[in-house]
Amino acid sequence: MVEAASLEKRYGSVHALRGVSFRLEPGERAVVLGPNGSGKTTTLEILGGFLQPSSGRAWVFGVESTRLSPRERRYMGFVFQDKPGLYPELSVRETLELFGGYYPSPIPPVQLLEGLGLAERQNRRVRHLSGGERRRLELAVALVGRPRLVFLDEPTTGLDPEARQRIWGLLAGLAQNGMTFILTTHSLEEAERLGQRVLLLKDGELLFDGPPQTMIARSGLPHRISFRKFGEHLPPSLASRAVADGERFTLNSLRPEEDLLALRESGLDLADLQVRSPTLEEAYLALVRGGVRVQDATPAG
Ligand SMILES: Nc1ncnc2c1ncn2[C@@H]1O[C@H](COP(=O)(O)OP(=O)(O)OP(=O)(O)O)[C@@H](O)[C@H]1O
Repeated sequence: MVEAASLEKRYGSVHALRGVSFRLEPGERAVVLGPNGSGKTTTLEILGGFLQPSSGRAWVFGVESTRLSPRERRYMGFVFQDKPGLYPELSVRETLELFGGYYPSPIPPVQLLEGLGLAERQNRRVRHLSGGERRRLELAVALVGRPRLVFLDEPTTGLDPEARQRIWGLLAGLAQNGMTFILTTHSLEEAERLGQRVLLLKDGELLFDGPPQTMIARSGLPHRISFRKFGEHLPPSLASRAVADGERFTLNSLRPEEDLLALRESGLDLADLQVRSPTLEEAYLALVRGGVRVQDATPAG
């Protein structure tokens, strides 16, 4: 569906992408994460055919992305920060009717507007919409033609929590019907909710490519096991790592299954056992600060 092979992008002295390679299969949901300026938008713009790479190649539907025909582009949807392309004098509904009219079987405007919480704004002119309402309409325009592949650059930035939840539900529903998407975000919650696959960029390099759970495991951060214990001593393998606070003990564990088994087999009288796993946000920070390259999937090409 999408393939990036050794993408490099230089803007004068700025080296924005350094050998980025990955491929997306049909139906995959990928989330691109990374600090400001790490190359997320540049990657999407090259894949979408809006920007020429300095070297390397990008394909969509097996065609070089800068050579996609208008017919092939009909199966793609885009939301980019600085390419809104809405007509200020049209109403919300007219906008969707106009854009939907270019496609053979568009999603009915009413359905999209309800899905995005814009039904009450359908007669309002685009120029009178708030920033968040405009953003939702841009998303509706990107989706109205039932695209097979959607590129979304920070689609929920600046949206209220309810609007974000609606969009997550809408995108998850469309993905279940086979739509592939790749989106950028700074929200780790969004990445957890939507991404089967995380592509983590830093300084233009792909630091990690794989499922969110694998990213957490690869971060090397420990799980935290805590419990209260009455009488008896902890087995030596655990006692050396456990920190006591009265009756409560806390154990940092890189192999929680093994440690939980050891606790069970110790036959100790335990209460209030809790296991806290590292979050995706903690893993993100550890990987971005550490900068270790821990690619999971096989690079394309
Ligand atoms: N047209 C341009 N001319 C010069 N430098 C550019 C241009 N566009 C992007 N850059 C630089 O390339 C690097 C990558 O930018 P890009 O917009 O891809 O980052 P990003 O990860 O999307 O950032 P953010 O999270 O802030 O949106 C940055 O250092 C940016 O300043």
